[in-house]
Amino acid sequence: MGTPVNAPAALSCRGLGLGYDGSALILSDVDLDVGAGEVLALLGPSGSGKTTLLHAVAGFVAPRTGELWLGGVLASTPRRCLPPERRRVGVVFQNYALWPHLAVRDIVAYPVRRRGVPAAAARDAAGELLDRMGLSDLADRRPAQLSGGEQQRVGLARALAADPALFLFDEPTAHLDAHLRAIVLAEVARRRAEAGAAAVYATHDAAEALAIAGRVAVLHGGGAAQVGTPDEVYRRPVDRTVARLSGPASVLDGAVLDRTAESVTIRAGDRRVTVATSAPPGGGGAAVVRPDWVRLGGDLPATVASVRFAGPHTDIHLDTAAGQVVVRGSGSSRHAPGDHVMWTLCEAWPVP
Ligand SMILES: Nc1ncnc2c1ncn2[C@@H]1O[C@H](COP(=O)(O)OP(=O)(O)OP(=O)(O)O)[C@@H](O)[C@H]1O
Repeated sequence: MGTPVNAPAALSCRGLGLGYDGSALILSDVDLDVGAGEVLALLGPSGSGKTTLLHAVAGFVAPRTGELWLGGVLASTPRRCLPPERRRVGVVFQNYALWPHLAVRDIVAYPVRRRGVPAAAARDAAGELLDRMGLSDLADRRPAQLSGGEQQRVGLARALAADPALFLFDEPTAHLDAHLRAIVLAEVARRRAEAGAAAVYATHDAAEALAIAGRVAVLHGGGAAQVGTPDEVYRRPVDRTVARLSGPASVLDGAVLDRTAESVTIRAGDRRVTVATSAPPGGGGAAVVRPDWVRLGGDLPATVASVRFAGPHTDIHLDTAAGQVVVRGSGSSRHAPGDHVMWTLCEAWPVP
């Protein structure tokens, strides 16, 4: 579905401060925009405030400071909040939050009824939606009779039935096994795209955030530490915490000797290694190295510290004169701890 040119942002947060009664602010001064039809991932560790921010957007939590706009409408200020039912948002919760006493068809029909559709027509619409999602066999069951994956797909159906302009996904795959995570993630992405609505997708899983979103906001330290495309956040993290949250990263402390506009020079024992970078010039600090920025072979010596086979890839941890780095190779590895190997640094990113 196309997005009208100049459509107002699905969500704008301006100077948003959030906290619970009597406690210090959990998030302060958050400025975020999600364009119409855009998907933003909220990536942060447990307790960083992802759920709190989503609840503020849904209208369950009032801000302590700032403003929250939805589709060009001022929805929340510390003095005035549009009630949740007057916001065109569809929420998919981490713990499913399906009403236990209702059958699946009625759970999905509920948001349709709330849009003013008569009961019988709402049940028909819910039946059609469940049919489209391949869930019609579950229509007469109650949540307790469903698996976790089925419950979450019903949660997604309920959010879709609200015909939202903005989806809020709160770690929807958190309680699912690896196989179901992939299925539910694919379904979330597909249904969101079909609906053409914007989405905020909260997760602590870097791979999920980078894969699903057009932009990623990394929450830590009480605010949005970095907002950028998945590639920007992965390749140019603003600090070591963002680097670690956004994927596997080795941090080489005190390793940066010098950086120009085009290159960064890393100390590796008595050797100096210069690699291309687009970081601002300056000296000192640490360097972030991703597993795919290092390869085996070359002219720098290292000792294999450990080898971790993970199926499609193997991580080889190397003790080097610059610090420990990880090389990711495909398949299994012939290396063992204690092996002496050579390595090459292909890319590095300086952080404070
Ligand atoms: N109702 C509440 N009253 C008081 N404090 C709360 C409440 N809900 C959450 N908090 C606190 O707010 C902080 C942020 O919690 P929040 O649930 O937003 O984090 P999160 O990033 O979603 O974490 P997780 O990934 O574990 O779900 C935590 O320190 C938490 O203890």
